[in-house]
Amino acid sequence: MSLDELTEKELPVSEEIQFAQSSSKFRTLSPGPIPIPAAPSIRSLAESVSDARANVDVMASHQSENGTISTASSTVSLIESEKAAYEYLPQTPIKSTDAHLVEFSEAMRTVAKALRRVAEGKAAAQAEATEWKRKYELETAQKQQSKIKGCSCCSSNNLEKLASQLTLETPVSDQSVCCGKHGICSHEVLQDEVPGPNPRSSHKMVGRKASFKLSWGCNGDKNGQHKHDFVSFEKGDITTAERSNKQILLKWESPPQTVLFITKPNSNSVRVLCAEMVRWLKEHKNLNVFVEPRVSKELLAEDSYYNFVQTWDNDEETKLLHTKVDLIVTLGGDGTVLWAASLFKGPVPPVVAFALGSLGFMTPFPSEQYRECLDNVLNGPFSITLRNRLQCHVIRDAAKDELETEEPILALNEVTIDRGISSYLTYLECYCDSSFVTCVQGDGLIISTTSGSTAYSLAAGGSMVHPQVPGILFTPICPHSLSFRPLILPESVTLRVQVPFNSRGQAWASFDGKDRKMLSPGDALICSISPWPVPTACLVDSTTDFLRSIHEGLHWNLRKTQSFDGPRE
Ligand SMILES: NC(=O)c1ccc[n+]([C@@H]2O[C@H](COP(=O)([O-])OP(=O)(O)OC[C@H]3O[C@@H](n4cnc5c(N)ncnc54)[C@H](O)[C@@H]3O)[C@@H](O)[C@H]2O)c1
Ligand SMILES: Nc1ncnc2c1ncn2[C@@H]1O[C@H](COP(=O)(O)OP(=O)(O)OP(=O)(O)O)[C@@H](O)[C@H]1O
Repeated sequence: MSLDELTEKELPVSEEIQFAQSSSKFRTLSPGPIPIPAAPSIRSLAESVSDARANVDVMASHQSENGTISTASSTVSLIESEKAAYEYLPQTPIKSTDAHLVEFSEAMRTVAKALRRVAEGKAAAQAEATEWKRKYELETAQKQQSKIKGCSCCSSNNLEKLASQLTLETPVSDQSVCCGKHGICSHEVLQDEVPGPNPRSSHKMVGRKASFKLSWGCNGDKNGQHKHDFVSFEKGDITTAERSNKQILLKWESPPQTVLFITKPNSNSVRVLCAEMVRWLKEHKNLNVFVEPRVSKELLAEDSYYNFVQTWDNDEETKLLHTKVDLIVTLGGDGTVLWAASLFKGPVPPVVAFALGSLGFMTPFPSEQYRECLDNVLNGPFSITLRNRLQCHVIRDAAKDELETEEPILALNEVTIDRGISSYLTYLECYCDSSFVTCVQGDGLIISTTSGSTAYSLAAGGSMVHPQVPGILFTPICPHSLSFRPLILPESVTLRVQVPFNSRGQAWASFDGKDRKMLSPGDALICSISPWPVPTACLVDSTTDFLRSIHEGLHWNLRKTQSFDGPRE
């Protein structure tokens, strides 16, 4: 906006004022844009004030860089600029109006500060409530577990350790409380009672589940050693010499018996391969097979031989799937893995993803070699990547800060808050735990897991992050600002994104590119890391698979090597 326009429109008084305008309660307090009468003195005053601001900035930066000398000189310029600004005041014919403006801006600044404190307090309370809910859920799971007869080879507090692994909290370093073989026994997950309408039937199914053990490879060796992040402060020296190797190995303790197939729809090659693999698993491995209702119909239409294939009818049965299934096989691209994960609102069985898509970041297994690949996985042990998911809740302003749904919405890649079909800038206020992060003005914001870092977040300029790195990516989409760089935050935080009341339009949240939800002014979305990750089987190991996919999938940093002949030093 030019200064000439400024004289007729509104004065951007300060950052705090902008914030105040965006805050929910300001709407009732604010008289709207501040009317400025057209007068040459305003232009001059604005120039002086902007000079003064520039000088304050210079002072601040020099203070940290060069110490007191530049501070003194900058202070002189500040005083001069202020003096200049005040000198204009007596000259202006509308002195009283300007004085009122200054007074008004001061008042607004105070209101803005108060409102920001209120908003931060609210964010803190909500973050705390979410954290308590998460703790409560884990505690409930532990209590349920303690009712069930524990694994004979594990100590009694293994579930606690498992829960801490699932939330990827720093585990305790005392190896003596681990499973005797330095791993985590799967009985805790697999025998976990299912929260559902028919706990009895789920209990019955539990008996059919295969048990497995998780262990940690040590410096690349698959020797099952379990190493923890270890902070030592003996003799006053802090060191982290010992470091955990996050490569997790899964070893079956009893053979897997049930496989669930999730397949990309409308693909002939996928349909043919699915029928072939189901037949092979039945005839050569004698496994039970579950498929989606659509696939069941397709298989039966093809041949009544597939009568043995099981499926489900309704959402309630889908909720119990994890108690019946030992292994998930996906046939498709990354979208099929996202779809498979979305069927599981709690624990997810290990996923073996065959590549039948175009990119395949999360689908490392070659479908042509499915027999060999499945043999390896069914025999074990194999490496897995524990992929974090985001758990999100929508809070409607109209519902007085109540969560919209009891169950969180889960996302394996990301939650995107964008402008949908609106042609206005999205305007979002973001908080991290109880701290204000920033306001997003642009096309939107992506809150991504590290698995999702190679998807939409990458396209919006976010960094690619190894899926085992414990972080949450905060990536703006086309921000209308020169300095809005993407952030990576620790995985322990709770993020809150609020559509302010003075936003010009609604925002839209989507989860892994699906389930769009409209966020009206006053609504908010809160996100944190879910305690239920998606374990995906690796072809080699997490790092090798990740690097292979960025090389082969994205042709990352592909450049012809310069020839040796040419100018040299
Ligand atoms: N501009 C963009 O890049 C853009 C825009 C919208 C959505 N997406 C992504 O698409 C995802 C949904 O995937 P879909 O298959 O259902 O939709 P889709 O069929 O539109 O495919 C989107 C593309 O993203 C790739 N992809 C998905 N997850 C990935 C991951 N973790 N790492 C690398 N690439 C990945 C897929 O392989 C596919 O090529 C969303 O979660 C979002 O990340 C990207
Ligand atoms: N079992 C399923 N049921 C319903 N929709 C599915 C299922 N599997 C995949 N999809 C959807 O189909 C779409 C395409 O799937 P997918 O990404 O696997 O294949 P692709 O687009 O051919 O491969 P790529 O993503 O590698 O380009 C995605 O939007 C995904 O959500």
